[in-house]
Amino acid sequence: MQVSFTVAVAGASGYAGGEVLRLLLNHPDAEIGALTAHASAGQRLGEHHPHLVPLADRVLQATSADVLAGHDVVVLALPHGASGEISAALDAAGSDALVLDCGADHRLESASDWEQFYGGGSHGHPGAWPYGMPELLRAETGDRQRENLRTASRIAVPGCNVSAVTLALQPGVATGVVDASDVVAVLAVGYTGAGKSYRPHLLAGEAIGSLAPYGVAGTHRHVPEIEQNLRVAGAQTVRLSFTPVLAPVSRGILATVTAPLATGASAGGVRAAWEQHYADEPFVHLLPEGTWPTTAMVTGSNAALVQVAVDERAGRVVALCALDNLGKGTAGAAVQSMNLALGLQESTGLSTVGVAP
Ligand SMILES: NC(=O)C1=CN([C@@H]2O[C@H](COP(=O)(O)OP(=O)(O)OC[C@H]3O[C@@H](n4cnc5c(N)ncnc54)[C@H](OP(=O)(O)O)[C@@H]3O)[C@@H](O)[C@H]2O)C=CC1
Ligand SMILES: CC(=O)N[C@@H](CCC(=O)OP(=O)(O)O)C(=O)O
Repeated sequence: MQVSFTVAVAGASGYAGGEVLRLLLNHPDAEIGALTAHASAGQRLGEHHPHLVPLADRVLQATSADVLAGHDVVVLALPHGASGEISAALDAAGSDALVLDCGADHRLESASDWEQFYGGGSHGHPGAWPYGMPELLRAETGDRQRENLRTASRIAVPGCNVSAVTLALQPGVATGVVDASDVVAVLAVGYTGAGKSYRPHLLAGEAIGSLAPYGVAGTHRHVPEIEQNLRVAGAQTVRLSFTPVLAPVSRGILATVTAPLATGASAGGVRAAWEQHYADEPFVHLLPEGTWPTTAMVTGSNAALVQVAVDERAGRVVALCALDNLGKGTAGAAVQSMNLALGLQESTGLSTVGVAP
């Protein structure tokens, strides 16, 4: 077990990078090293994240393998494409750092899904890394993904919407009490999920007081990643209808996921499946019956709050998950996975305590 380690954060001026730093400031073993950005290089971190008071005077450097190498851990919080490029440069430089990619570049097994949903462009499919969702059941081996992460040196942090949908439904898929060939997921999602550059001049005028769907009709980039996870958790056939809706909140995702109750399954069996699946998980918590998750409950925490019920009239299981897109949806998942890979207690520096109301 390491006593202390250095962490470089690339994309430190962005939302995800800022949240990684907020968590690392509360991590007893982490020493914060280089902080990098792109157009903001040369500026003080405090110009972007004044809430990170102890780091306000740190100067952002340009993102390069030279600057990032030499740390024990490198967290990439960059737009997709950029992280694939820089991680390849780190490999070429022979870096033995633990690298966590918060972007999408190393999540998908399928090159054709990558081409279809991320456009390929100048960067081909960079290949999948061990997936940073410790709670994911691996049906093939019967254990959870955390066992893979203990020996990982490269980790692909999941997409935030993906985490919410996967954590909501996986107990049903893993136990066969839901039919994964007809999954419908509708999500309310906060604006920080889109990153800080999302049309800031129009944002307030368009966001406040409005709900806005996007990525509808099977076009959202998270569709293949969710399908991949549900297959890993044991689904034979997955068909997913996925609709995210921007909601006028800063942080938070509330996923409502429904699927047919499998033949022979009962409401009691459904509840038991969810209870057993998450009984030993430190961050995924099944709420008491009748309590529904809200985004306020998880703001600033690494918790994913889950609830499940059976709609007998519709014959469907209804599973909900609330998480903070910047917490368990990105930065928290990165720190949780980092802890596992470094041999630390999984929950070090992380909390299940939200700031509601
Ligand atoms: N926000 C969220 O809730 C989640 C985000 N993610 C993923 O995390 C990553 C970061 O997202 P987020 O923080 O929201 O995005 P932001 O737009 O807020 O931040 C992007 C960061 O990357 C830097 N950057 C931009 N272009 C380049 C480039 N070409 N090369 C190097 N650095 C660059 C920016 O620097 P500068 O300030 O100089 O422009 C900034 O530091 C993305 O891949 C995103 O998909 C994953 C799950 C959830
Ligand atoms: C509001 C909003 O736009 N949210 C983003 C989620 C961000 C995320 O999970 O990022 P990755 O691109 O790394 O998967 C979206 O739905 O695409």
